[in-house]
Amino acid sequence: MRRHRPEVLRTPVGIVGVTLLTVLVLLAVLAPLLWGDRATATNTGNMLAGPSPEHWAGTDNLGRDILFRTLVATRLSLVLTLVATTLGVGLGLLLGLAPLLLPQRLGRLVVAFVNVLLGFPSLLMVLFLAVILGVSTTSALLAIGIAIAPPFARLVHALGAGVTERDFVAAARIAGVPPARIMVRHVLPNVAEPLVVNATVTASSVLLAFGGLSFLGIGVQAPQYDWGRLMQDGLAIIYDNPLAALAPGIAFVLTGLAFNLTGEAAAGTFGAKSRSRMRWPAPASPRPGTRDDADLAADRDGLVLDVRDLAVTFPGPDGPIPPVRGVSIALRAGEAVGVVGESGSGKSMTALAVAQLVEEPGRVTAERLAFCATDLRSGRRAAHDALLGTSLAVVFQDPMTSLNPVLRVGTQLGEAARRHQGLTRRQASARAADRLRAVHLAEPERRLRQYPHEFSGGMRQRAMIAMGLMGTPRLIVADEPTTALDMTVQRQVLDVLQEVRREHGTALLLISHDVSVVSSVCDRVLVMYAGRIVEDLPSADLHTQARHPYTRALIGAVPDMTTDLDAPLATIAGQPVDPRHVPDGCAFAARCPLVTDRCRQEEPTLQAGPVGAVACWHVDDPIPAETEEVAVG
Ligand SMILES: Nc1ncnc2c1ncn2[C@@H]1O[C@H](COP(=O)(O)OP(=O)(O)OP(=O)(O)O)[C@@H](O)[C@H]1O
Repeated sequence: MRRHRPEVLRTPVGIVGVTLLTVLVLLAVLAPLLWGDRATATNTGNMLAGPSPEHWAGTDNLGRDILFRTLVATRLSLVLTLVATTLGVGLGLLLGLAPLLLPQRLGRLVVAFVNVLLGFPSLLMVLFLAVILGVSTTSALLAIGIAIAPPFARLVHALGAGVTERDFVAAARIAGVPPARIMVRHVLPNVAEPLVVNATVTASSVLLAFGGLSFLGIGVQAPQYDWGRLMQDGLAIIYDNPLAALAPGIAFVLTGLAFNLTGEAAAGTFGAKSRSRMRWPAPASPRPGTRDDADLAADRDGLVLDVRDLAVTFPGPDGPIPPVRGVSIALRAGEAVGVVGESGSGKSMTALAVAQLVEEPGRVTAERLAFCATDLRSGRRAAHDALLGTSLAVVFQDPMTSLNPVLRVGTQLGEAARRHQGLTRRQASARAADRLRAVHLAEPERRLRQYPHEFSGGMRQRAMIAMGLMGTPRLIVADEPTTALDMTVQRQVLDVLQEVRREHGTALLLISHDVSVVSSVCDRVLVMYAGRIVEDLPSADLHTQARHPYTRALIGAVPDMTTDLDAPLATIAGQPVDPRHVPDGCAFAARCPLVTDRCRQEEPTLQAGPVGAVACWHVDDPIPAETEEVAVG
């Protein structure tokens, strides 16, 4: 912030806005002290006088100096504007953030309430409330504060909802950061720019609204006076002395300008900050206290992750939509399992379900869903959050959306460690530097002070892995961690994941659409199609022993050294299944070269074979050469 402020002050908008506002604030502080007496001094011998060297803007009906009164009224006008704006903005923030923090039904009620309030025109609401609450300065203040809250609440909600869907918020949730803190630390800073602009524009409207109420006689009451009251007085004598109304009018215009221009300048500051400082998530880190229990329990059955018959459904207009249908995964310490499949096959949804990150209205069911031998389907949610926060790390596909752009990388790395391991700021920083070193980032101390935008894509991905390693995770779920990276950096990131596995015995669930990436890193490969695992086999056997026609088509679609470069790249004919319309029988039937009537009627289940398991009625049938062309090319 400090770095950007002078730049803003160098822009004409910033200079004019800040100068005007400074003058106004100085006037608000000094004018009542310097000219308070002269503003209230009556002179019956010089009433309703026009401009003169003694009274530059003339006098009112009691002979008081209009210019001094206008200057002195700055304090009350500004204070009332600021208090009403703060009240409205504060209420708006509460109403806007509540739906994001409360359980869904309650949140919807708040949104409906705000929508009803929005149905009333603001001015009407101000007048209505001012009359209901009685004629006084406090009533006017409350009326305006309440009236401006709903539009601000809607803005906060709309902007906040956009940010809460981003990966860095999901990662902060995994790290066990409480919802209110996520809002303050991760959501609000990312929507600060439009909120600040809106708040300052709102301040000018509040200034006018207050002036309007005072002008109508239902705002500030005598003997107090603000610019609205002065305008009312001035209007009565406007033909004798136009300056009587013009002076407070000019004050209104200049103050409105000061608010708007300063808001623009402040927005520029935030904009420069958020444009240039993209941030990312704070994945999990282990807490030594919970490690022992989890270790003991996990050792009992030897599985870090034990998922059986996992299903995810979303309500749809024509019945439930099932992106994941009966997936089973078992992962031991140090084991790496890859999940491959085309886009939409349910890979990410499976990962989200494992990390307990499927959002409402999604429903997750499973015969067993155990992480470190703890059943995540029963027991206290807080205990699960603590376990996931300490033993599970999630690396998302796009580190740019996964990192919070307005926090330094070091702050984000340290957040989970300070929370879960009770480290001090200095200890967390030292650990973060150590972790960055572990993922082969040079000059880690300098890197920690940088913002995510100052990292390259590969560095960000490695920093994210480092974040997951702030503790000692039992499982890393990496969802397309290298998709956005070039081959060299992709290799470096995969190497780091391998190293972590080797050194810490961490299990890895690697999700990718790239068969070659998965087979080079993982021990086993799970092939997903239409929300189901259709084949499960060791990576080493993938190219020679794959038996499902879909797996074979996926492998055939990967170019290798023998691929004819003049021929079009192989693709799998037809479209993946839309989870809204999963067909009866085998979901791959419509695209399968081996399809028979049985496939269209009966869905095959995963059956163990010589090297793995496969769900197909025709595992032993060769794919005819001419149909292979059709299916794969
Ligand atoms: N909120 C939702 N409501 C209904 N369907 C959803 C919802 N979110 C995701 N889906 C559907 O779930 C299916 C599986 O999505 P998922 O993100 O798991 O696919 P994927 O295999 O990871 O694909 P990609 O490689 O493109 O990320 C998709 O068809 C998607 O449209």
